[in-house]
Amino acid sequence: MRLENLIATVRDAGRKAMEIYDLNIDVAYKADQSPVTEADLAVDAILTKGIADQFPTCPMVTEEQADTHNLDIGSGRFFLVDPIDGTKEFIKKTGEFTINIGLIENGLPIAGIVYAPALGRLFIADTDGSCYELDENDQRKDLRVRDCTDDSALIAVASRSHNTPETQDFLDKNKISDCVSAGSSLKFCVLAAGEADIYPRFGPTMEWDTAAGHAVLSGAGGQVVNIDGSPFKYGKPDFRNPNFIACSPHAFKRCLS
Ligand SMILES: Nc1ncnc2c1ncn2[C@@H]1O[C@H](COP(=O)(O)O)[C@@H](OP(=O)(O)O)[C@H]1O
Ligand SMILES: [Mg+2]
Repeated sequence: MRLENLIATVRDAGRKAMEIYDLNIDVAYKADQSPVTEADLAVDAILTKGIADQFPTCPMVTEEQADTHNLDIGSGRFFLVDPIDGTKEFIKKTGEFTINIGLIENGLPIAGIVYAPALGRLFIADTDGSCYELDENDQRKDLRVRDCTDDSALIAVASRSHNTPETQDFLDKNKISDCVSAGSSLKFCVLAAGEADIYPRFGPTMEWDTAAGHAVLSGAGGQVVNIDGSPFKYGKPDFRNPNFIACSPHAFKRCLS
């Protein structure tokens, strides 16, 4: 079961998202007041068809289909899909939105694809242990987290649209003064590509927001942990995540141990 079989589907989905992105975007609001666009639904339809065609027996939970949120997961494999993560970035046209497919087994992400079509960046961690970025010409670059020295300053990345005072407290407590903002699951991929060291998240997220990016970061040698340093798991009630820290091993040593 290799996720590289889904790259063509993800690129199709990206083309569809960009068609809508380039027009005037119609925004509706869900019951929880979060925004949803035509792109969330159109991309969801392409991804769920592509996954069902390639992997017909593997269950799927997707943000945009509420009936999949009742799935009883157990410890088996299942897909977690977020068709457009960073809907606010999509609406504001910052380009920092992503298409996400994560594959979970025994509560942990074992593979994932994150595609940022407006930036032309596709990140994949596959079930064979490979972890790389593909550019629009299919040039492949292996991903590896940054390996800093003990005295080098850590670089943090944090949510552009959903930041909280707790995030700033964490940065202050750990004397991290360099913090860049980014939208969506791109933050995990920025760490995986060695462009920053730590992503503290003190604020709500859902499992489909994090699964694919978590897989990419793990594949590149990084980790995602609960605030107490314990493993960050999937298949939780309502698919709601607690606060977490995503980081390189070096940043983990500096901030969490
Ligand atoms: N109040 C809230 N409750 C649940 N999830 C929230 C939330 N505020 C933000 N999020 C999650 O944070 C994601 C965006 O992440 P970021 O802030 O890093 O860009 C959103 O994904 P969607 O855009 O797919 O809805 C959403 O799921
Ligand atoms: Mg999301």
